[in-house]
Formats: sequence, C-alpha cells, structure tokens
Amino acid sequence: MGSGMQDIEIAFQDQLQKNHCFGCGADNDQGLKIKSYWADDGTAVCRFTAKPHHCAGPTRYLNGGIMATLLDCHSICSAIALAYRTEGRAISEGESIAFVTGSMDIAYKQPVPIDSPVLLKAELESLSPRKTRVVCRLFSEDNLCAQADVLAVRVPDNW
Ligand SMILES: CCCCCCCC(=O)SCCNC(=O)CCNC(=O)[C@H](O)C(C)(C)COP(=O)(O)OP(=O)(O)OC[C@H]1O[C@@H](n2cnc3c(N)ncnc32)[C@H](O)[C@@H]1OP(=O)(O)O
Repeated sequence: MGSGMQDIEIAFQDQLQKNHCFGCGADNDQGLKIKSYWADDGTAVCRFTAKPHHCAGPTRYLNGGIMATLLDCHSICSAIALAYRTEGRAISEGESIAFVTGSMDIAYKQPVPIDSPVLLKAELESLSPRKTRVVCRLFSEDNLCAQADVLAVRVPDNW
C-alpha cells in the first residue's frame, strides 16, 4: 500500500455486492465473514480468528473444513480482485466479475491451534481470461500449517 488517504483499505468482501457465501459473504450473518486485502508484495492476505465451535475433534485444534473454507474463499475473492485490477476497475465498478472454485487441492501439514489467529497468504497467477491459479498458504504463529492449490474459473455474473 502506498501513502495517502486514498489508500485506506476496504476489504475485497466489503466491496462485493450481494454475496451470501458462508465463508466470505458480507451478507451472511451466520458466516465466517473473512476479510481479504492486498499486501505490498502483490499477494493477498487475510487474518482470521476462529470461534471455539470451529474446532476439530480435539477442541484445541481448528476444523479442517473451516480451514478449507478459509483457503477457498480467500483464494476466490482474491482472484476476483485481481480480475478487476487487471481490467483497471475498482471492485464492483461496472459489469460485475464472478469466479468460482473449479478445483482445490489441500495439503494439511500441521494442526492449527484454535486460539491463535491464522494468516492466509495468496499468490495469484492469471492463466487465461477465465482461469486463475491461486496458491494459498495458511500460517499459525509463523508455521505453515496448510497449503491449497486452487483453480478459480470465471463464470457469468448470474451464476
Ligand atoms: C462473490 C464471491 C463468491 C465466493 C465463492 C467461494 C468459493 C465457492 O464456494 S464457489 C462454489 C463451489 N464451486 C462450484 O460450485 C463450481 C461448480 N462447477 C461449475 O460451476 C463449473 O464446472 C465451472 C464453472 C467450474 C466450469 O464450468 P464451465 O464454464 O462449463 O467450464 P469449462 O468451459 O469447461 O472450463 C473453463 C476452463 O476451466 C477449466 N476447468 C474447469 N473446471 C476444472 C477443474 N475442476 N479442474 C481443472 N480445470 C477445470 C477447463 O479445463 C477450462 O479450461 P480452458 O479454458 O483452458 O479450456
């Protein structure tokens, strides 16, 4: 982020219209409501603090499905943000851009303590106008705990 008032950041999700997604929808009151932002190095980042009921079998660890949702939603929202940026538009300015998850491969490398915030870091590569590859890493206390390889596919905005 550069300097200046115009750079005050608004999360990608708070710029998207009518999104009821469980993981990333600002319009889903029972959802996780993740918030994603550009980082200085061109990656997109998201910080999330779990609630106790997001646990795995042992209550001290984060549930793997919740981790998958975090990785998925942060990746797809970041792919959408990249597409707007590539087209030189602010998010939701003009014709809306939608992407969905075509595929996602996850490696769960270490259990995630539920009581520490997690950091998600997404690296994006536009493969074609319709396809974006996202490598998204989930860290807890600087430890790489999971990694996802996501194919985001552009769909019509009425998907
Ligand atoms: C607003 C924020 C929303 C956030 C959402 C959060 C993430 C989500 O939960 S989305 C919900 C989960 N995802 C879904 O339900 C998707 C269901 N699948 C679909 O709708 C379709 O299969 C869809 C859209 C992925 C692709 O359909 P279609 O448009 O017919 O694809 P098609 O033209 O065959 O493929 C487009 C390209 O993607 C590739 N592709 C599509 N699916 C895959 C896949 N699973 N694996 C690899 N490549 C794929 C194709 O090979 C093709 O590549 P190329 O252009 O190089 O030939």
